[in-house]
Amino acid sequence: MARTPEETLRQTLARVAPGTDLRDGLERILRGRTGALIVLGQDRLVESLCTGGFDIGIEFSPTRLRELAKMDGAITLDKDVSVIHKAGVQLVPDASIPTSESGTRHRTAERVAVQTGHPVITVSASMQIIAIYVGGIRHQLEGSESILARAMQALATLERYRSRLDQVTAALSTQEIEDTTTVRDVALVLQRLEMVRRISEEISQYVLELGTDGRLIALQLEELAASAGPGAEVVLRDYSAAAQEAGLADGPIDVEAAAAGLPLLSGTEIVDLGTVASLLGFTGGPDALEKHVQPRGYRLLTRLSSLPRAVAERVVDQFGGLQQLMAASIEDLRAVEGIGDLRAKSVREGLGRFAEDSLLERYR
Ligand SMILES: Nc1ncnc2c1ncn2[C@@H]1O[C@H](COP(=O)(O)OP(=O)(O)OP(=O)(O)O)[C@@H](O)[C@H]1O
Repeated sequence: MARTPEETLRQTLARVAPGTDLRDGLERILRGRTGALIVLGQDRLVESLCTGGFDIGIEFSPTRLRELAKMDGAITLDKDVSVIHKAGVQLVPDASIPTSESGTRHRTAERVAVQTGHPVITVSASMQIIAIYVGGIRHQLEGSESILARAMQALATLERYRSRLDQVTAALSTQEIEDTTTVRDVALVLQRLEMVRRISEEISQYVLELGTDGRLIALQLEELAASAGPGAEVVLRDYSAAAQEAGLADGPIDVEAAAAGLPLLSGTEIVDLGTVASLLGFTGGPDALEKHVQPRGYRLLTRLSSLPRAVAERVVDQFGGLQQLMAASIEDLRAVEGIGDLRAKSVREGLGRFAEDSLLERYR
């Protein structure tokens, strides 16, 4: 499957992360103050852009890369960085491809990356910079210290976002059980879930770039992300028919489309609860946020870990809404396919616990 330039860049960042052989080779070139132009990919198209130079065909090693970079011209590797194919080649990409770079090494790198779709790495002799070109993207590698500083800052932000998410999620559970939920409460949880997702994604990018220097950050990210609970899709499913029930839409929303739309909201859109609520079909501006809505019960049921997803769905279908579900007896629950005595009891007890927790939350 064709990758997007962003995906290819992520993969390339992993290949050049500290601790990898390729990074070791690049650092050696940087210290040697020579410079390099390296294509990560070998196919017919790359071949057709190469003139002169030497066919090498040896296993990749950092010291070999450094030695070959002393020659004028470019080096081609296979995409997995296991073989050095050519060295000292002159690359002649299509000159009509626009480039914003100035020196010939960097102009060539940008054009070859666009023309071939392969990542191209440059080590600038004059500026002492390593850059990656993928498609039309240029990414400059930074030292681990500055990335680490930003990653630590992002982790602190994630911690704050997480505790706010936990607050609004607990508040939503209480409101759902007491049947006092408004669109605002739901939009707030969706907003916070998305903010946590965005900052977690930013941190995983740093982890990727940091390679072996990012192990501690990775552990902290894992810890903070692991207990985040179900994602936005479950919340959207819970309220997929809410706008229809409020007489604002002809049918339920498309949950998948709404879940895909949430990450697409811009930084300013995501802070506006009205825009988030429009994903649920509530497009009436500030007034729409105060509308009373009722969940179907998916989210609370997914917190009962013993219940398989398919059974949870049947329970929701059977009762139609959380309020009816909360009122269901063990016998009512047993009537659902896949629910025997034990499960009926554990669902009943689980729901009872939620009700108690919600009371505690209210009077805390
Ligand atoms: N088309 C090309 N194919 C292969 N190698 C090239 C090509 N263009 C430039 N180079 C390599 O880059 C070297 C530096 O070229 P130049 O100084 O013009 O580029 P630059 O972008 O200013 O690079 P730097 O930032 O390293 O100074 C050349 O000596 C050559 O080894």
